[in-house]
Amino acid sequence: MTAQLNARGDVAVVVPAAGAGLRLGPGGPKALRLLDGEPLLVHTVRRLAAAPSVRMIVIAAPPADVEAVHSLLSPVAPVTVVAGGAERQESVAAALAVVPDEVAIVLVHDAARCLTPPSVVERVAAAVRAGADAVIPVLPVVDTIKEVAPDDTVLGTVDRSVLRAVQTPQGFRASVLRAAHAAAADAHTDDAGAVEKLGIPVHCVPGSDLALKITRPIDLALATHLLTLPDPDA
Ligand SMILES: Nc1ccn([C@@H]2O[C@H](COP(=O)(O)OP(=O)(O)OP(=O)(O)O)[C@@H](O)[C@H]2O)c(=O)n1
Ligand SMILES: C[C@](O)(CO)[C@H](O)COP(=O)(O)O
Repeated sequence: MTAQLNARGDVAVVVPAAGAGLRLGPGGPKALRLLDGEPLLVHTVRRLAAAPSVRMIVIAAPPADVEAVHSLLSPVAPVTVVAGGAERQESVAAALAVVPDEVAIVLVHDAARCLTPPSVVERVAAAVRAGADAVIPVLPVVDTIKEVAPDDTVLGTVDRSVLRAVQTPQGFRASVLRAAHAAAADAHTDDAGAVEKLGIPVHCVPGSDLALKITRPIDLALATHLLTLPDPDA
């Protein structure tokens, strides 16, 4: 049975946490790497559990660490832990499979975006509740973007005013996310990408600088500093 956090919430959050973290360098699975003495996943789940809309949290953990992740998170919040897959997409599918059918809204949230404030979770959930089938938090692109040929010659400058950097949590009507995953023939880097392929509109809401993805060592250093700052959205 799937563990419940808050019976009055209407949202299940699926958390892909099974990645190796190769770009972060050696040190074990990224979700279990330490930030201020606690695993990234603990920071992630603590913030999810503080969002009033969240009824349940399902983690896709590295297969060898399912029991350890359950023990680690039990003092933080009631969670269900399943074995993740070789790709993010497979991890999301494995966690989605244990979300009960009666939950109408599902958010997919990277464990690696461990400082995402509850306010972003609520913003995404509210937009789905208001009628959107798929919702993504985004930020404007701050650098000039060039299209570049394999020989490093610049082909042109992209109009960045129409570009957005995409974060998680991404929110979906549960039936739409299930249909998108069932239909996904190709690999997709985010879940909204699979929904786009079905021709279903995806709606953008403001993201947060705090929702950065811990990818490279510099991100971990930045997150250590950000931990000391108040949530600007709070
Ligand atoms: N097989 C995988 C791969 C990734 N993820 C999760 O998907 C999220 C986003 O992935 P990313 O940040 O790219 O993590 P890694 O795949 O671990 O990073 P890298 O490519 O550097 O190994 C992370 O929370 C990661 O744990 C997952 O659950 N299962
Ligand atoms: C889903 C995602 O966080 C959106 O920005 C991102 O695509 C996941 O990371 P990856 O490096 O693309 O696997």
